Amino acid sequence: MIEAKDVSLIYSDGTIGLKNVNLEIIKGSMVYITGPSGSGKTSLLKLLMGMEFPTSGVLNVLGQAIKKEDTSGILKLRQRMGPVFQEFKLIKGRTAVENVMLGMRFLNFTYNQIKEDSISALKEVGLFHKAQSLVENLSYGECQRVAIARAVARRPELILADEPTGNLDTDNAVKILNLLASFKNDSRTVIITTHATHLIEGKKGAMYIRISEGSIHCERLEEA
Ligand SMILES: Nc1ncnc2c1ncn2[C@@H]1O[C@H](COP(=O)(O)OP(=O)(O)OP(=O)(O)O)[C@@H](O)[C@H]1O
Repeated sequence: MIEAKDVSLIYSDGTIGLKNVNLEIIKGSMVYITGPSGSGKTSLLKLLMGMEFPTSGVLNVLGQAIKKEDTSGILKLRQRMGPVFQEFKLIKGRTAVENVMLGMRFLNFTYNQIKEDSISALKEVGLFHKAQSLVENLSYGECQRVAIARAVARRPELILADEPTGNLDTDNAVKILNLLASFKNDSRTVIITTHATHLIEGKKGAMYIRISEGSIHCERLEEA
């Protein structure tokens, strides 16, 4: 479902984001991507989301080739993904439930369906009681959970979370990692980048990818 063959990403200023990445991730995987700051973790997620394009090599995600020319294919692909960005991208002046609903506005669902799914997503992340709160009145961890609710409410085939443990204490970081992992199932893949290697060790059946200086240095599957 995700296949990268010799994929490199060189930014316009010449910086190497990724070099010669080869990767195969099957449907229903739980994947942790680790590596030092600046190693290429976000670059890899951006490629998977079609926010950047390979400078060379071939990348396929959910059967869609990641190519700049295929704008409509990439837009359709994004509707099958639930991204959780580092900076959350929540809209101030709107409530938690409105933010989740806004994440679904381009999908082919009715208003009532969108509202229902948004509320059940907030329930799933334990934030039903804050559904009507403005996002600026929520704590950092709560905002993070709204961002996760927005990602999962779309019923995506692929959830991508960039450094979801960023500014959280250990207890909350573990909760968020477990919450994200709970959305993995046979037909849904979850990919998480994190610096917090000590919090993700030894997860049965998980795939671990370590990136260093734009290359995959180590890839292993923890036995189920
Ligand atoms: N738009 C861009 N233009 C030029 N260089 C970039 C751009 N985005 C990222 N880079 C560079 O590409 C390299 C990989 O960056 P990336 O953001 O993928 O790293 P990362 O592993 O996610 O880092 P962090 O853990 O700090 O978030 C870095 O050297 C970074 O400075």
